Amino acid sequence: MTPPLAVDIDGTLTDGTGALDPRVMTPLREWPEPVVVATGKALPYPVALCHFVGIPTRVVAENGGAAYLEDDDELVFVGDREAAQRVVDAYRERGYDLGYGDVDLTNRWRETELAVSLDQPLEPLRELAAAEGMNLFDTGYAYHVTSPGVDKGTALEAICDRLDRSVEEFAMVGDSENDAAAFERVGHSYAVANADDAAKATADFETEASYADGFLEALDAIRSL
Ligand SMILES: O=C(O)COP(=O)(O)O
Ligand SMILES: [Mg+2]
Repeated sequence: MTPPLAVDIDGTLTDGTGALDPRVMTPLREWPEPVVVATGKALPYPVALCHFVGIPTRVVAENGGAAYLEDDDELVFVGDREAAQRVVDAYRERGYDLGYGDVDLTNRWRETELAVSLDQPLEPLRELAAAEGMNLFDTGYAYHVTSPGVDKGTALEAICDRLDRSVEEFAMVGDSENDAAAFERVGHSYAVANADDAAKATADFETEASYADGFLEALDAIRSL
């Protein structure tokens, strides 16, 4: 039987430039079981993706900090945004910047964590996050200052309770260390070939193809589970 599906966005539904690969739209729309889009991006991104793909809004955003299910119309936030803010303030005091300009659409709708651009120095951010007791994810797309215990795995498990499904039923496809905690919980986890070491180490399977080609390859494998 086809399992419910959890899917990451960046590096998994995209091509190497970060653009959504249009070939992912139809299989997502036609997936016969619930699809949960689980991302490090802020909430509007996966909500818009579900909207434009034409599937029910079932999303985990901010690396697990925010979760919304259309089924029960409940929006759940977890994480210490103020602690993330303190880390970022201290980073700025040292003369660094988040790297997203004045308007900063990357963080504008972020409510539980903060992201810093990859072109900014990592080590001082890592040091300041540790001093504040916060975690740091390097997704390959951004650095995220997140709260301990908040991750896609914990959020997916909470969503499963609300969907009346078990997390072990799910298959998940992803590409980076922010997917690892969910990979450990789901029954069938797939790292695309471009995935980082943490994702590959926790995934049950690795696809031969990269990016969206890897996602499509994983879907073929998942359909025949
Ligand atoms: O926002 C990021 O850094 C990565 O996003 P993703 O979890 O969809 O890959
Ligand atoms: Mg990703």
